Amino acid sequence: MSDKGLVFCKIIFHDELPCLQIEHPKFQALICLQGAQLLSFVPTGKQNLLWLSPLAEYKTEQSPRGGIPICWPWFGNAEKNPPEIFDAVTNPEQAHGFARNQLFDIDEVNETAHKVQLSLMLSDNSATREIWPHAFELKASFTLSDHIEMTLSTKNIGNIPFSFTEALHSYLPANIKTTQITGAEQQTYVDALDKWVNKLELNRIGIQKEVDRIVRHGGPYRIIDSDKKEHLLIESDGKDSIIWNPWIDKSKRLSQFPDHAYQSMLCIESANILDNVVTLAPGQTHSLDLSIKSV
Ligand SMILES: O=P(O)(O)OC[C@H]1O[C@H](O)[C@H](O)[C@@H](O)[C@@H]1O
Repeated sequence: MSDKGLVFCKIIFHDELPCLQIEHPKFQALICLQGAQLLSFVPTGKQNLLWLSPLAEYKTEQSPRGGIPICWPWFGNAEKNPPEIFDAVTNPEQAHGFARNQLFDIDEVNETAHKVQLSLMLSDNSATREIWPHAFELKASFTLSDHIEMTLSTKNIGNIPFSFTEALHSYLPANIKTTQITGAEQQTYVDALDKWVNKLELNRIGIQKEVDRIVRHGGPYRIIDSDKKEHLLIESDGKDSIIWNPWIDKSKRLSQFPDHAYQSMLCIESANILDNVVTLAPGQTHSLDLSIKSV
């Protein structure tokens, strides 16, 4: 599909990657067609709701650092996933699966004066079947207005069941010195930095060291900055959420990431992972919804 006939959307290139640039009276957005990755979303008169690295690279088969990368059909390292996932993966080298490195097709775009709705599609192909043997349709749908609504739908179009884990890996702007996250109080989490043991969080979360945890709760979460009137609200129907900040040492090891950027971002990732693995029989569809707004 081309951008012919569209008023607000046009296809542009950032280095090697085609992107959909949307300039609408209510917002400006940039979506990378590789990975169906929403990179930037600025409601008119407000700040970007997403964090995008100033060192982001736009190269084939690697995800630009920031926005909302799609982690699918597994989250994190394949070997940390349940056996029904890991056993099906023939090439487990890529963390967070392969969807974020694959070029999606534009399926549909609808523009109105109030919003833009669009969907991007990825189906199994020879490259995906080398990594993971299943036949699927993965659709990323966006409804963009003064906020972000996103749905990731997975359909099994093959003849046998398959299982997957998934995350919408939202990078969010946050001054970590003045910010707290609410929504995880009284929830259990798996601490990826402490032998993956289960723990209970009692309080709001502040970022004072490296944080990498799987909260067994879908939210809603709020990022509350004591210096600001508005805050970010993240809502999802996923059963898990990953809260991540790389802090000082990991920041130096991360690609496309300035050493000090851990001070101005954090991730709240909406997910179904670990024992919340999803299994689809032939013909079945599952979806994961996310919304991000400034309120
Ligand atoms: O560098 P990436 O493969 O994009 O992963 C970035 C991060 O993703 C998630 O948040 C994981 O919990 C982290 O452990 C990981 O470092």
